[in-house]
Amino acid sequence: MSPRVVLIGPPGSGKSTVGAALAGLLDVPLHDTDAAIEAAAGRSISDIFIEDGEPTFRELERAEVARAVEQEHGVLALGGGAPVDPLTEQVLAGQVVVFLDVGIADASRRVGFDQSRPLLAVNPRASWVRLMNERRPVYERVATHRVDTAGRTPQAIAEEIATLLGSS
Ligand SMILES: Nc1ncnc2c1ncn2[C@@H]1O[C@H](COP(=O)(O)OP(=O)(O)OP(=O)(O)O)[C@@H](O)[C@H]1O
Ligand SMILES: O=C(O)C1=C[C@@H](O)[C@@H](O)[C@H](O)C1
Ligand SMILES: [Mg+2]
Repeated sequence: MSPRVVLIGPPGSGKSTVGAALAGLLDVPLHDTDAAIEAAAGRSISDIFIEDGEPTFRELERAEVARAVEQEHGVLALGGGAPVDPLTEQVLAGQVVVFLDVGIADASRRVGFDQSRPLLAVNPRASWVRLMNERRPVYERVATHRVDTAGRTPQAIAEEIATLLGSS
C-alpha cells in the first residue's frame, strides 16, 4: 500500500492544512510525518532539535517517511526538509508528489514565524528565504506536480490537487 499523494514544500506552504482538506475531499486519512514523529517521541520537534540535535531529527524523519510511504494509503504530508535527504528522495521516486509552492509574502503572513519552527527561530524571514532558495531545486526535482498556493484558500488548493489526481 502506498499514499495516494505526497505533499512537499517549505514551512508555511500548507502541507498540513491543505493535506487535511484534501484528505476530507478524497475521504482518506491524512498522515503528517511531523505529527507522527512528535507522537512517537512524546516531545515537540523543537524539543527534539534542542535536546538531540538536527541530525537525530533527520534520522527519525528518514525512517518515518520510509515507513509511511510503505504503509500509509491516504494523503501523506512531509516535513519541510524531508525531501532534501537523498535516501528520502529515492523513497519518493514513483510516488505522486505535489510541491506546494509559496513565496515569502504569503508564507510570512500564514506562519507568523513563531518559535515552533527551530530552523526559523533566528532571522525567520531571511532564514526562510535561504532555505527556500536551497531547496527549490530539490522540491522541483522530487515533485511530479507543482501547485501555486499564493492567495488561495486551502480548500481551493485541495480541489485543484483532487482534480490533478482525477478524483473530483
Ligand atoms: N492557502 C492558505 N491560505 C491561508 N493560510 C494558510 C494556507 N495554507 C496554510 N495556511 C495557514 O498557514 C499556517 C501554516 O500552515 P501549515 O502548518 O499547513 O504549513 P506546513 O507546510 O505544514 O508547515 P510546516 O513545514 O511547518 O509543517 C497555518 O496557520 C495555516 O492555517
Ligand atoms: O523545513 C524544515 O526543515 C522543517 C520543517 C518542519 O515541517 C519540521 O519538520 C521541522 O521543523 C523542520
Ligand atoms: Mg506541517
